[in-house]
Order: sequence, then structure tokens, then C-alpha cells
Amino acid sequence: MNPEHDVATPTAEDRVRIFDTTLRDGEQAPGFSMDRRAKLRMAQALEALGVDVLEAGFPQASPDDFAAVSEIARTLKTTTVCGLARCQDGDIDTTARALEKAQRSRIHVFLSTSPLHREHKLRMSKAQVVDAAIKAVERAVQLCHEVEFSAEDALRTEPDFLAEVFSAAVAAGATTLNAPDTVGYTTPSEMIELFSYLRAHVQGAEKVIFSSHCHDDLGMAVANSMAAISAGARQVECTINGIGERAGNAALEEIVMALKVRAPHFGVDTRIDTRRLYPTSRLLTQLTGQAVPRNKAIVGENAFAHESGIHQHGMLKHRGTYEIMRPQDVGIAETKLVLGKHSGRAALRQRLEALGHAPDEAAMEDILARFKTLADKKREIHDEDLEALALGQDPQATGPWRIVQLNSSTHQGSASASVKLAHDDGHEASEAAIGDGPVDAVLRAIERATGHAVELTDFSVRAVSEGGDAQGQAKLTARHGGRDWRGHGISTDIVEATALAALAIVNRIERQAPAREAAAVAHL
Ligand SMILES: CC(=O)SCCNC(=O)CCNC(=O)[C@H](O)C(C)(C)COP(=O)(O)OP(=O)(O)OC[C@H]1O[C@@H](n2cnc3c(N)ncnc32)[C@H](O)[C@@H]1OP(=O)(O)O
Ligand SMILES: CC(C)C(=O)C(=O)O
Ligand SMILES: [Mg+2]
Repeated sequence: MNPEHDVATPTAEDRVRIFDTTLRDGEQAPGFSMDRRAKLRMAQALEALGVDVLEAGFPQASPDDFAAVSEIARTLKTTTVCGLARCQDGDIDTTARALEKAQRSRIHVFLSTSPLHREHKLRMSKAQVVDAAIKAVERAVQLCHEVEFSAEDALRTEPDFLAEVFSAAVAAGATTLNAPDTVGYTTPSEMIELFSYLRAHVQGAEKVIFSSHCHDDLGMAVANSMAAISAGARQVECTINGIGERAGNAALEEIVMALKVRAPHFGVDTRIDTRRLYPTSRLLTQLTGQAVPRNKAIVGENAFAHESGIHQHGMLKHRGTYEIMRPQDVGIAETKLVLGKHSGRAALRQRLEALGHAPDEAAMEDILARFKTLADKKREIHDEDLEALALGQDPQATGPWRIVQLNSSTHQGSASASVKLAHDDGHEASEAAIGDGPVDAVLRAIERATGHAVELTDFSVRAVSEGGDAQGQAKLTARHGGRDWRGHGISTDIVEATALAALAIVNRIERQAPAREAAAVAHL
């Protein structure tokens, strides 16, 4: 790329308003419904993130959505709170009531303008559409601080008719004009063409803010939003993690970071505190139960993780070789070099050294060979595997402890568990414990029986098969001796899966302790 071309044409306004619709368009997609408590929590996080306008819901949709919008309107301090309404008196009045307590309120009225929607969905003529838009904006203007008008399916609307509707909406009092690509059909060059056309042909264009609202059906929502910005849009509508109808909306975090990382190219900025992007994304996944893909830009688990040796080697020399932004800038603690079958010597040695091992060249060759064999079998190699390799042990060994018997029960809020364990040296240990739940109780019983105290730092259970006898996989991370240890167990019973995972950790600790002591003595 020639850096000389990397400069945007300067525009009069250098700030893009972020209009977040996670709680409206995002929430209306299957699988993403949130109740009002969840919506309020998310709204507070979005205000802390620094969004300019927060579309809190569609108050006419349901009593709970009305209550959610009202509560958000009452709670937020600096963010403009917005509610969506059809061009119908009932919707507009309900939305106004929901927004009554907002420090700054916006009613967002919308109406389809494309021929397909006019003829088949609304059964309205062009004149009727213009008339309905004017009446709705005029009514809304009386009831809130500011009004946004959206021409649904704008990108499949005749441009001259779109300019006519928008001109009428401005005359009626709308101050933001939104041209949504409702079905994610358009391309970046078409976006530039349309926004340039609208800015030149809408009467009163100089008094209003043009906005884009892109869907991701063809995977171009963010690219189209960026194109709209480069053609003068100064509001973009987007959602955390890109959630929204069908394939979703443009992802907020991607737009914001594109504007930041490529600042000289776009020449405009936002008010977003980018360090809150990752925590906000995580909060949404917790509230909806919908995880983001590992390879999701900015907030996915792999966004700042590298497994391949060539990339890891480059990263160890200069992080700029394979990362265009710092993880800390989006709220992620650090870059991860994940060890797997694609890794090489450089990353392996770096991790071994971090764990306190300094193998010479010959030992390193041996560890590398065993590492590759293990990595072919196991997807990721963790610190405890490396420890075993460095200490000349078999990382896939099991024991010395195994479960002979396990019982757990829950009664009126209290849980207890008992375990009988057998050790390779022939002795058996039986212990019982109570806990906050059966999982906690079984962990306490195992600690007592084995004599190893482990502090649980992460715990997850997920189904690995379907049906009534589905297998559950428990994954535990525990802190012991100043480092993390991982274990996993699979069973149709999640308490047993947890016990197996805990025992895997205890066994690793016990297998490695004598070898580590011997290694330490050998170094003296
Ligand atoms: C592109 C978008 O994302 S638009 C927003 C989509 N979001 C939602 O629909 C979520 C909330 N929606 C709802 O809860 C319900 O659909 C409601 C409460 C709005 C309406 O429910 P109902 O009255 O039962 O109508 P229904 O949903 O079956 O059909 C929609 C009606 O709105 C009309 N309509 C659609 N858009 C508009 C509009 N912008 N302005 C005026 N009328 C509209 C349709 O023509 C249809 O009218 P009809 O009942 O006279 O045929
Ligand atoms: C209501 C409008 C803005 C919308 O969500 C769309 O057209 O996609
Ligand atoms: Mg939409």
C-alpha cells in the first residue's frame, strides 16, 4: 500500500456518533432476547463505553420492553436514550412515555421506502409513504428532544424518492436521517454513491446528520459502514459483537477500532473508550448465553493469540509483525502465544524459560520432538504438559490417584459429597465434605482425601453429546504453588466429570512434585 494514498478527504465534522442498537436490533434476533434487568445492566455498560445514542428497545413490542426502555431512560446520565416506533400514533406515544424520564430522549421513527416493501408489505403509494413519514415525525418532535427518521430498505429504494422522503422528514423536524441497508444487499461503492447523492440532493442536508445502519447478510456490514463514513455519514448504527437480525448488524467494536487503527485514512474519531470493548463484549455473551466465534475480529479468543511457529517467532522479535493493535487498547490483558502442533522452537523455548527451565540445545531437540508428537494428539499444549516434557515425564500419564466410589447429594440448599480414592502405592483414602453446591462439596472432599489444597480459578461444564444420556465435559483451572493447573473430565454425571477433572489436576501436581525437587537438587 502506498502511504500517500492513506489519507481521507477532510470533512467539516471530525466525530462519528456511535448509535448502539444492541438492545433493539441486536436483541430482536432469535436467541438474543434479554429481560429488563439484563438490558439495564448492558445499558450501563454501554454508557460507560461511551456510546452517543443508545437504542434501548421497541416500547410497543411488549410490557417488559416498555419497562426496560423506561428504566434505562431513568438511569442513564449522559447518553441519549432512543426508542423505535413505527409511523403509527400508538407506537410514537408509547415510545414517548417510555422515554419521559430520559436526560436526553430520541424517538426513532421508521417506514419502508423501497418499491418491494411499499407494494407488498405496506400496500402504500409513494405519496402515502411521504405523508405518513411527515405526520409521524411531526408528532414525535412534540414529544422528545430529537427525532431520527429511518427509511427502511433505503438501499433498494429509488434514490430520487429516498431524497424526497428525507427532505420531507427534515422539513417536519427530523435531525438525523438514517439510510439502512436492511437486508445487507449493498456494496461499499454503492454506499459511497448513495450517501454522496443524498448529501447533495436532500433539502436541508446541511442541518442534519446522515446515518448508516448496515446488516451483514453478505458479510459487508462493517465495510459498508466505513464506506458511508467516508462519504460523510456522521452516525453509524451498530451492535456489540455484531448481533442483530439474521446475520447481524455491523459490529461496533470493528467500526470503532477501524477508525482508531486507520485514523490517518478515515480522519474521524469516536468518543468510545476502546479499553472497555472486550469487557462489554464479554458481558453481552454472559447475559445472552451466546458466545462469539473464536476468530471474531477484536473480541474473539484468537484476535490476539498466535499458534503458528513463524508468527510466534515474529511476535517475539517485534509485536508489530503480526498484530496491528495492542490487546490492551481493546481491554484484553495480553497477547497469547498458544502452543500447538504448528509452533516452533522460539515460542517453545520462551515458554519453557518462563516456567523456569533452561534446556541446552540437545535437551531442547528432544523436548521439541516429544512436544510435536504430543501436539499431534492433543490440540493445545499447556504449561503442565511442558513441565512434564521438560522433566522427562509422560505428559499423558494418569494416576497415582483414581476414584473408587463417589456419592453426592443436595438437600434443601445444602450439598454434601463423599469420595473413596485409591493410590498407586496401595493405600486408600475416604473423605466427606459439605459445600455451596455438589461441585464445591466434591472438590473439598478430594482436597481432604489427597492432601493437596487447590484454589479453583475457572470452572466450565459443557455438553459434548446430545440426548438424555449426554456426556458433560468439566474443565477446571486451579492455582497451586504459584501457577495454574488445568484438568478436564468427561462423564454423563457433571459432578463425576468435575471430580475427574479435579483428580487430573491433583495427579499432575503429585507426579511433578518429586521430579521438580530432584531437578532442583541436581541444579545445586
Ligand atoms: C427492519 C426492522 O428491524 S423493523 C423492527 C422490527 N422489530 C420488531 O418487529 C419487533 C417488535 N415488533 C412487535 O412486537 C410487533 O410486530 C408489533 C407490536 C410492532 C406489531 O404487532 P402486530 O400489530 O400484531 O402486527 P404484525 O407484527 O403482525 O405486523 C406488522 C404491522 O405493522 C405494519 N408496519 C410495519 N412497519 C411499519 C411502519 N414502519 N410504520 C407503520 N406500520 C408498519 C405492517 O404493515 C403490519 O400492519 P398490519 O397489521 O396492518 O398488516
Ligand atoms: C428499523 C431500521 C432502522 C432497521 O433496523 C433496518 O432497516 O434494518
Ligand atoms: Mg436493522
